[in-house]
Amino acid sequence: MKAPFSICGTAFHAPKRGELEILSDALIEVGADGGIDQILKPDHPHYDERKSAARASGMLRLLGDGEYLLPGFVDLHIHAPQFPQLGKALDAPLEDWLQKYTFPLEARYSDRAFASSVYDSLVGTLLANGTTTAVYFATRHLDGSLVLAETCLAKGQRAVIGRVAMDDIHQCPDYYRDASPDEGIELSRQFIQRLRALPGNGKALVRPAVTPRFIPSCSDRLLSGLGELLEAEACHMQTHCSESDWAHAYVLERFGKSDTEMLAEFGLLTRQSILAHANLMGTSDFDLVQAKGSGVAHCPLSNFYFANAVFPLRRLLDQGLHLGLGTDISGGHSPSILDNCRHAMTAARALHDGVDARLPAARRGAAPARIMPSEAFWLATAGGGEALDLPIGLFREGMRFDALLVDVNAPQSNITRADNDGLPDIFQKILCNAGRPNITSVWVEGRCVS
Ligand SMILES: O=c1[nH]c(=O)c2nc[nH]c2[nH]1
Ligand SMILES: [Zn+2]
Repeated sequence: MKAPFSICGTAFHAPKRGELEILSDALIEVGADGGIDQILKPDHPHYDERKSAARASGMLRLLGDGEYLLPGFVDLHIHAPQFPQLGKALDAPLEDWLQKYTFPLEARYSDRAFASSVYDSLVGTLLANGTTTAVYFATRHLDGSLVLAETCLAKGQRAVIGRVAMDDIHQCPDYYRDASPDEGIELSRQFIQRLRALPGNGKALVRPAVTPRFIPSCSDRLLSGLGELLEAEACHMQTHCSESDWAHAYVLERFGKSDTEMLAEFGLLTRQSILAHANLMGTSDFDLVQAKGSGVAHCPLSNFYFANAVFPLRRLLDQGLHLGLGTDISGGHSPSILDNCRHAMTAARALHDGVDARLPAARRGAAPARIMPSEAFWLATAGGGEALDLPIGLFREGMRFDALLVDVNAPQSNITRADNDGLPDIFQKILCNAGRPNITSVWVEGRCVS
């Protein structure tokens, strides 16, 4: 069904962090431009009349028993070129993993045909898992990175995409680095301008991001030039920040300051910046991120492999930082944001429930640390949208209609039904056990894309 249309049924969303709102039998009217025009509850005086009119014109999608509408998921941090590596090569720490597996793989994206076949498969997989917006690192290749943007446009996925800038001769191999700071800045500029001008991108479904890979892979001149580019182009920015012991210590040793402080000095922290990981940030770093209005992409699954630390999610939710979730493919081995909701809850639980006076200090956690399913869901939806400063992630008039339909009765489903399940129970079961077979329709900008 093409917009305009109406969809009527029960929707779950989390307009505020930690607050699940259940819209029972809501009538959601999606306008021709793909936005939410109006949401009518059953007690609205025109509810019956508008529902009947939509039905009469063949523009009503009535949800059946066991079908629930959710806002589309936002993946705040993912490496598109690493998709062929999903689920393997996780035997090494970050610094070795980059050199041994990841840079050789990313170097292959000078080949347009290879890029196109991987990106086609990746974007299809993400949409089928309910990811309606993805914030992608591509590679350092200009053409290959534009192929990713073209693929998102063709398949209808909302995206923020960065051509990866990396020129440091010590951290980047000869076969995979920008030849100079000037080249890194110029290719980044061309990428931003060409992406914005792509045919079919008039509504900016796909947006560019200035993307220094991380401070260790960039020279000072590249970082300051990218800061100037960011100011000139007023676009998003993404990078890795304080991810692991090695990455964090490397920056401290090079500058005598933390990653966060240096990113701010280079002009790279803005309201549209997304910092991946942030595991080893200190209190003053988090305060600085908050003061700049930047967001953090929490990547719980990847953190189990590379971080050497547990992200203090509870504390930052309470502090009010802009926060969302990232799969961090392929440091994270799942393409699913729902999976990452579960890993976020598990990591937070481990931190919380480790508190036991009989345990040695090194094995004790730091309660209160756990998070609730509604908080994980907020991160996956409204939190991600807020971090990106985009009108997505919840059902409200004026927001874009990016959504997914979950059928708890779908064949191959792992969701159990009990006769005493209320709607809050069903929501928790979806969050814990829904998978790709349950996600039966996905919309972006009101268009059915999966
Ligand atoms: O998880 C990560 N994946 C990467 O590709 C990367 N590059 C720098 N730092 C990184 N961390
Ligand atoms: Zn990453």
